[in-house]
Amino acid sequence: MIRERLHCELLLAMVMAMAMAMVEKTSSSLLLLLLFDLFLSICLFAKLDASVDADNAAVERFRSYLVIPSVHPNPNYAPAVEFLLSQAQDIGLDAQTFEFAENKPVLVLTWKGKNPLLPSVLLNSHMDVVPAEKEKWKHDPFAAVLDEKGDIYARGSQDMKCVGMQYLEAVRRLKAKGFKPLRTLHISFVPEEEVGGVNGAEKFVPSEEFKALNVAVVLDEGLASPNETYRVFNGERSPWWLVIRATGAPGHGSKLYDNSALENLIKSLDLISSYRASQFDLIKEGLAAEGEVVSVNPVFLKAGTPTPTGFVMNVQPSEAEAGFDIRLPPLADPVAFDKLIAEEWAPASRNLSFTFKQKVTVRNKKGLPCLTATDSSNPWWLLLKDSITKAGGSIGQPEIFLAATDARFVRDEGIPAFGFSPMANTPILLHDHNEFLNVREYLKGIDVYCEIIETFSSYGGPDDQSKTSSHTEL
Ligand SMILES: CSCC[C@H](NC(C)=O)C(=O)O
Ligand SMILES: [Zn+2]
Ligand SMILES: [Zn+2]
Repeated sequence: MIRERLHCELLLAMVMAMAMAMVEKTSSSLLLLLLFDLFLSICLFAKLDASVDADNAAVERFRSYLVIPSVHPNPNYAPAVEFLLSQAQDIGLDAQTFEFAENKPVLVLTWKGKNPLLPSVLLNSHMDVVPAEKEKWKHDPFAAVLDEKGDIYARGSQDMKCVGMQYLEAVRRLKAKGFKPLRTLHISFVPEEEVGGVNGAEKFVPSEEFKALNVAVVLDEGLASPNETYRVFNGERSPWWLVIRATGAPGHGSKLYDNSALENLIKSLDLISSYRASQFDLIKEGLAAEGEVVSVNPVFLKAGTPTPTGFVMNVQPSEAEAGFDIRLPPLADPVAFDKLIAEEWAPASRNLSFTFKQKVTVRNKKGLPCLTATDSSNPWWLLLKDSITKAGGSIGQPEIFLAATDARFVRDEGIPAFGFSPMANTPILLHDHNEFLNVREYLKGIDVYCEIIETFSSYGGPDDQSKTSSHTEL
């Protein structure tokens, strides 16, 4: 469409030049001037035409990645890796594939810097996506439909195949313009982030293979922003997935007696509910940001004596269970929280027991909370802010990510890491139905990464200190 408009404008310019020359009986020098002007316009339009072609090609490559169904519960990573390897070959990047668990490949692409001894820059993304309920979507979640508004609908369009491809497109563009990095740049594509990274980043980051990359700073996923300002994250909350189990004597449905399994579990639900409200109030009253409070949400309830058509209505069950997704901010005290669970939410004195399906505590080796510094002590933060601004973007105050990302494993190792996905003017639709990203935002994000990569990989600063001084230990 842009190309057609350009052609119309070009035609119009030619007609106007000829008409002016004829009507005003222009002298030959003026006519020459007009012809020169016309020549310049043609050059400009040809250049614009070429950039429109390049943008279209970039969008098509993004869509090709999106249609690869690397989806849980059993993602097949081979087609995604094959596609990314073909991209690497096309761009001219070195590639290594590691397997820390069977059929869970980690792909690392490398653009060697002029000084490979300097610690490197690592851009990470995960290849896996969460499942999608196809029938509840406007378009097939694995067809990457591009609609008339320029929105691309696909699972992974925001989370986070966009980012992985934007890294590659930015490198493609920088290589084409002859840029040569000073520091080495690595781009990793990891599996299994959506299920906790146990067979992905959790094994990769502490490995010898990772150490050999000599990483100074990492970029990983962030979130879309519904307004003009990009969001950036320098820490994240720790997921604790708690299951409380209640037992008690069964009894007739008509009888009032103490300590039934459900009565005890409901008491816990009441306490947890009040705690939840107190945390939510802090957000509602503007006293804390979402990432700074403890969130606790019930995610399942299991009780009752089943029948083929429902539940027995006159038996009080002898067991019941409830599951909670709890997220602890970096400054919360995990020991105090353990105590709260053991003594108030699930005490043995009320015939309750508890287990964790997931219990991550984002702490460094000294047991202190990990936050990547966002002040002048961290050159990478300053460089990130500057390059986003230089690319014409605006960036908000650093935030704590509500959920968990692979960046936690990196921060754990004392390496600064930022969560950043350049998607402004975009509703947050990760894990939602009808996840989409507009082509304009996708392309703008490539411009942003061009600046970031150019700036980060040109930085020759005090590398020996970058790993320690830029990491806050509170
Ligand atoms: C705890 S492992 C699961 C990881 C997932 N991450 C995101 C970004 O949704 C989550 O926080 O639930
Ligand atoms: Zn993600
Ligand atoms: Zn996700």
